[in-house]
Amino acid sequence: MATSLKNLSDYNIADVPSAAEMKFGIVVSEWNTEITEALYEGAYNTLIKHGASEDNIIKKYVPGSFELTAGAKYLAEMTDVDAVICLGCVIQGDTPHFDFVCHGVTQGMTLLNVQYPIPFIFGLLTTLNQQQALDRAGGKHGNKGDEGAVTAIKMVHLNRSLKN
Ligand SMILES: Nc1c(NC[C@H](O)[C@H](O)[C@H](O)CO)[nH]c(=O)[nH]c1=O
Ligand SMILES: CC(=O)[C@@H](O)COP(=O)(O)O
Repeated sequence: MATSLKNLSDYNIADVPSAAEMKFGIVVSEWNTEITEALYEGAYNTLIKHGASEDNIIKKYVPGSFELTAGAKYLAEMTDVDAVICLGCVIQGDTPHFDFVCHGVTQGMTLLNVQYPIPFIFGLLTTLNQQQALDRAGGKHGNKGDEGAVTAIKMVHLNRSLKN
């Protein structure tokens, strides 16, 4: 279903478990920082809204979206976070570089989800222009950071429910 048919910030609050005892890493790309900071605000505010404590949210920057995989791996290896949310914005330019960056992040994060016992959340905007990105970072189509936070909470809850 296209994002234009489902707002990224619309969800049933009753379906989201409490994040009170959960710890999150959030890796933020510095490319298109106006967009990625808006994604972060959405993710952070949503985690807090669902009970996470600010002391349990670790924010780290990486130079660009291609480095999201490495940044997420560092957090998984060197901290005790329960999930890592990766936030980036790749906007198509004049060359095929867009395709390689997007595929690289997609493949890298998929591998992390297979290699590690914690969830890595794909909060990457891959847009044709800046307006599409603005529309998905708190604009008319909602905020992909909100979606990432809700996804992280649900996946940590699923992980814990299967362990116990
Ligand atoms: N063009 C965009 C980039 N490019 C940079 C790469 O992500 C990477 O940092 C570089 O190739 C060095 O490894 N990154 C974005 O996040 N968004 C873009 O639109
Ligand atoms: C995704 C990119 O790296 C892209 O924005 C770079 O632009 P260009 O393809 O014009 O070099």
